[in-house]
Amino acid sequence: MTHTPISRTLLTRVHISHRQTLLPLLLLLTGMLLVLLLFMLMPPPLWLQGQANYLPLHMLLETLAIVAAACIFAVSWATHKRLGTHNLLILACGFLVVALLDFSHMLSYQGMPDFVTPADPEKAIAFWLAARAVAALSLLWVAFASWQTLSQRHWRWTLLSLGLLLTMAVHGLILGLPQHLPALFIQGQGLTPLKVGMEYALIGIHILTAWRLWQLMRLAQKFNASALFAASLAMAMGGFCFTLYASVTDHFNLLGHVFKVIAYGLLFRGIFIEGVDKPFNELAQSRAKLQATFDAIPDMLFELDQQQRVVNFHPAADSRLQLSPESLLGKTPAALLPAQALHVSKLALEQASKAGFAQSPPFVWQGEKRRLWLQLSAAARMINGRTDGHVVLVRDVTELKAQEERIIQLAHFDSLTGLPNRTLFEERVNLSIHLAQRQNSSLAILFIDLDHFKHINDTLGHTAGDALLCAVAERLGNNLRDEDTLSRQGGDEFVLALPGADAAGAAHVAQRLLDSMAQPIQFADNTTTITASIGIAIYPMDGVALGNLMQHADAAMYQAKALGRNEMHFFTSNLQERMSRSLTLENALRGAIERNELSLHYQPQWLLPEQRLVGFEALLRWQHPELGTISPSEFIPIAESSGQIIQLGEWVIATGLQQLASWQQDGHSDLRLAINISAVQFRRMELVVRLAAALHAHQLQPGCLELELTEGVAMENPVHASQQLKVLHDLGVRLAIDDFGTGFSSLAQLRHFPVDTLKIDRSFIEYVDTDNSSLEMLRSIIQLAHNLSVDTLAEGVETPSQLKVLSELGCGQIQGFIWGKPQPADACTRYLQQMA
Ligand SMILES: Nc1nc2c(ncn2[C@@H]2O[C@H](COP(=O)(O)O[C@H]3[C@@H](O)[C@H](n4cnc5c(=O)[nH]c(N)nc54)O[C@@H]3COP(=O)(O)O)[C@@H](O)[C@H]2O)c(=O)[nH]1
Repeated sequence: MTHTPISRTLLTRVHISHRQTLLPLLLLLTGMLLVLLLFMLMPPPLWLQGQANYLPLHMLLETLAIVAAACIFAVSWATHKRLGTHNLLILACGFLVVALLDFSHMLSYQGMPDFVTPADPEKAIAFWLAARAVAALSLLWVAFASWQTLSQRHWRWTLLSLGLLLTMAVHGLILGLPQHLPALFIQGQGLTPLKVGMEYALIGIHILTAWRLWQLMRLAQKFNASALFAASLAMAMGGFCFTLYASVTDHFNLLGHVFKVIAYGLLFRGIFIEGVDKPFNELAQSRAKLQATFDAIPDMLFELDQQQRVVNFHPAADSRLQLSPESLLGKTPAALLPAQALHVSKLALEQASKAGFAQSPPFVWQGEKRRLWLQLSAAARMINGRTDGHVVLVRDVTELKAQEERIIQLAHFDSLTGLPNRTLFEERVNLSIHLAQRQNSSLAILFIDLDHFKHINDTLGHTAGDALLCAVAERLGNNLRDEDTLSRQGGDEFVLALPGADAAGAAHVAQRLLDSMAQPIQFADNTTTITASIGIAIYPMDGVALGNLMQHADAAMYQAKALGRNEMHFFTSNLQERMSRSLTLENALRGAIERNELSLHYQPQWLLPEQRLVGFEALLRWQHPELGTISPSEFIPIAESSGQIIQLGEWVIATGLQQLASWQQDGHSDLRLAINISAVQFRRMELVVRLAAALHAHQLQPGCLELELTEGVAMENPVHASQQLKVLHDLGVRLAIDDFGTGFSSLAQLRHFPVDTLKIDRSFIEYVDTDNSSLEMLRSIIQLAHNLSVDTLAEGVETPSQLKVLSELGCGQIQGFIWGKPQPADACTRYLQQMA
């Protein structure tokens, strides 16, 4: 729409919410003003002068005005309650009076038949002025009064009665007492000054009303202020026309009537838009919104009436439960739902009626093709505090239910084997312990660990390893009763609970399991024989709490492993003692460095052919004030499992290198030091950095340090080991494989490690002079080392005959009591001084 400069300026002065409606009204008012000016400036066209047919035209215009006024009454009366304002009531009653007075005005018009008294302009003008006054005052009222909420209901009837009484009084006065009315029109002369003055007064009221409405339009309003504003101005213009006419049939009179019709039309339109059109539009919009909301809800929606009959149904687009509205409308839940679901729905509807909203638990619906889980959400539709019906959402929760079951499965069962996991196992066994306690019976816990399972994983891969675990789980399960609980705790560890089993029963089951495991087992296109080690603890003898029993069964399992694997072992008091000793040592070891309880002993290492000392092996010693001397064979594994080995290992490196530096400074510059590195230390990436820093701190060549790693350390994770060994080799330190021959070294793999020395385990040396197979083994190892260009060092050499054999086999170095036991540093220093 194009804006003229004036309208643009005017529009900027009103609140944005009025601009759109105000603009066409301003244009209309401008048009009306132009027509009025035109009428005033130009002589009337011939067809308008002294119209012979003015009466029907007047009747037509008045009828239109009366209809518009009646419509204003009807719409305002009907909507004032909903819009909540008494101003509409004033307008309604005011325009009812206006309609009635205008009707009498029309009947009194010159040329009309008698209406109680003969028709004449004076009478018509009196009704006319009365109607105009009521219209002007009604509008003035609503412009100045606040559009507040109605409080008293009886007001509407009081106001209506007052309006009708006023109408009757005006009629009584005009029709019954005309002689008391002042002259308003003089035939042949035109309007009296009183009539013109009254018209001007009415015009003043309209302009005041319009001014007030204009002020109100600076803010957003609850009513259509622009329509009221335009109607007031149109009425003012109409009123002006009635100050100008000389004859009741002249063109100003006609224009005044037309403007009056326009003014009423504008008023009606404004009230209609606000009271009917706008709410209908809003209703249509909210319906569309509601429909869109329904379409977006993935649930079926039912509307039930008071008798719980389906009166409306909205299907869910993507539901697997497709129902046709025809099959549902008019039916009650009783006719639609199976018995169990009916009960659930009844409870939900009852609850919703009481609390406003309710949700049912999921229930099963047997559809034509499949079984579904459904859930109801019901809300009560309340009218005047009474339940008028319900809205029920039916949600297909089949997927959710399946997920819930999957979560329960995952939370309680091992995902690989499907066996109960630790959580479920604990739940069940705690219950069994409780029962055993009440029934004074026993219960056995079996800790089952597969022997050398890691080897399968390393050689055949993890997928094959997983398949084997599943096959083992199945085989173990096949040998158990229903009441037994077999669980997988992780890795290759299984724990079995045998409710009611005593030691004999547990041993019987354990043996059956070991026997069954001895049979070749098929998994992922492989067949193998795998053994297991089983540790057994019995309730209440070995513990009354599950944690205790598990710990003891675990300890017993380790004992079974130590006995050579493929064994069962019961928890014993001896094991108990070892566990408690281990705990004591773990605690005592904390702070041992700070309390100066640790020291290093050094054992000489010799070049065999030259019988020359090449260096020492640093061996850790622990002297506890109360526990006495504790062997590293005992405390090193404890330090490893508790993590304390890191701190101890660093102390050994620092102390050992400091001692070596001191000896080298004393003139033994070629002297070497061997240090044992545990698996835990070896795995840490910082090892290299720490070593480099320690060597640098004591200004030692890396080549004078030899790290002793056991076979197991190197083979645990060959890929990582090979990387770490390469980094250490690049640093320049020497690398030795300790206890060689006791582990499961893949010789092929060993070839790829940058190893300098193979330290042959003492067990091969011990009987080398008496046992032929030991001799052959030793020969092969030395031969292999020669082939790989790796040095050999035999440890634990105690006798001259052992020395002789080693010498004949070409062993490079020896270490053993024969040529020197581990000694404290000062003893070694004295020895070195004597040698020099
Ligand atoms: N990670 C670390 N491990 C260490 C450290 N210090 C020692 N250890 C390891 O503890 C195990 C036991 O050591 P230990 O009791 O010191 O025994 C050593 C020697 O005393 C013993 N030995 C040496 N010669 C003979 C002999 O002729 N006969 C005989 N019966 N025993 C002898 O052998 C042990 C040395 O073994 P090894 O290290 O394999 O060369 C032992 O495994 C140590 O490694 C440490 O600081 N860190």
